Amino acid sequence: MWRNCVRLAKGLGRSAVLRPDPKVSRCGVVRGLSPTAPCSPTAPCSLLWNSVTWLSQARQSKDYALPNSSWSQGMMDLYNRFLEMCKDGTWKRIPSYGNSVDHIPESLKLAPEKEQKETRLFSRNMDTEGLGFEYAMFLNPSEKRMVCLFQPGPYLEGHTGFAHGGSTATIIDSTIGGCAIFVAGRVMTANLSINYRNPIPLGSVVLVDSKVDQVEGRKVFLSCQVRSIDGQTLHAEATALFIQLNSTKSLQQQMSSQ
Ligand SMILES: CCCCCCCC/C=C\CCCCCCCC(=O)SCCNC(=O)CCNC(=O)[C@H](O)C(C)(C)COP(=O)(O)OP(=O)(O)OC[C@H]1O[C@@H](n2cnc3c(N)ncnc32)[C@H](O)[C@@H]1OP(=O)(O)O
Repeated sequence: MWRNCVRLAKGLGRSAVLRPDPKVSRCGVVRGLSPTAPCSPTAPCSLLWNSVTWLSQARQSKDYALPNSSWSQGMMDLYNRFLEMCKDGTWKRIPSYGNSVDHIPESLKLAPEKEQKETRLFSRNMDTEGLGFEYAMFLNPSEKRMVCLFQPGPYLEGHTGFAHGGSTATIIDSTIGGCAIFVAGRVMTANLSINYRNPIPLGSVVLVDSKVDQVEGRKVFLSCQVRSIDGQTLHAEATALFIQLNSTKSLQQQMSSQ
């Protein structure tokens, strides 16, 4: 656990998440950011995007991970900070569609995935902005690390005023899962172990910080911490095992071969 705390502290230090960045506006100037902003699929850094095959062919779907009016100033500030860090390619903003199938390009879809279905990703099941899961993910490929900026809305309540533990588990599973997908392609959660340390107030913003610790054959071991954006409060920490489902090349292999 201590090792993870140190890793997180170092990692956040590298990312400058905890320090104000004078280059980034603190007044939310990117509110209403268009999909053509830096690191979006159509921006100049799209070379990187094009190599992330799983993500590059679903651009017509609504991207829920763009700022909306429900995002707090804290969420906007953190989002802008990570967008800045996308500019040199260290981090990549990961779009978020309503269905996991929308992330898969047609050429890689399995037969059942080609059928139109009225299903939705659990974490994107509410239409009204701000009521449920508001989140955006950023990937650091070289560190095999995925972070998620998460603002739980009022319909995720467990105890009065706090996020339900199941919603925390969902956002951890999704973040860790995205990280596992990056290294191993199609995966499923085999084990997820969470220690809840401090409740997450509804409407607050937390940083879910996950990374791949080890890959052994089809097994991908990951760990994760959920912290307040000032880094002072540890809300939860988790470990997970994901199992690769088939021999499809990982996104990481695809990216390095281009
Ligand atoms: C560029 C970045 C891209 C990012 C993309 C972002 C966009 C992403 C979009 C959207 C992201 C959404 C992300 C969502 C994530 C959510 C994921 C879920 O919630 S998944 C639902 C819950 N999980 C299940 O329902 C699984 C149920 N279990 C199973 O189906 C099977 O048990 C399965 C597939 C996990 C394994 O079954 P087998 O038959 O394939 O494999 P066997 O032989 O059983 O196990 C392989 C090895 O793993 C060990 N193993 C399996 N389960 C284990 C366990 N629970 N604990 C320890 N070891 C286990 C075994 O002992 C074996 O090890 P030995 O090879 O013998 O050494």
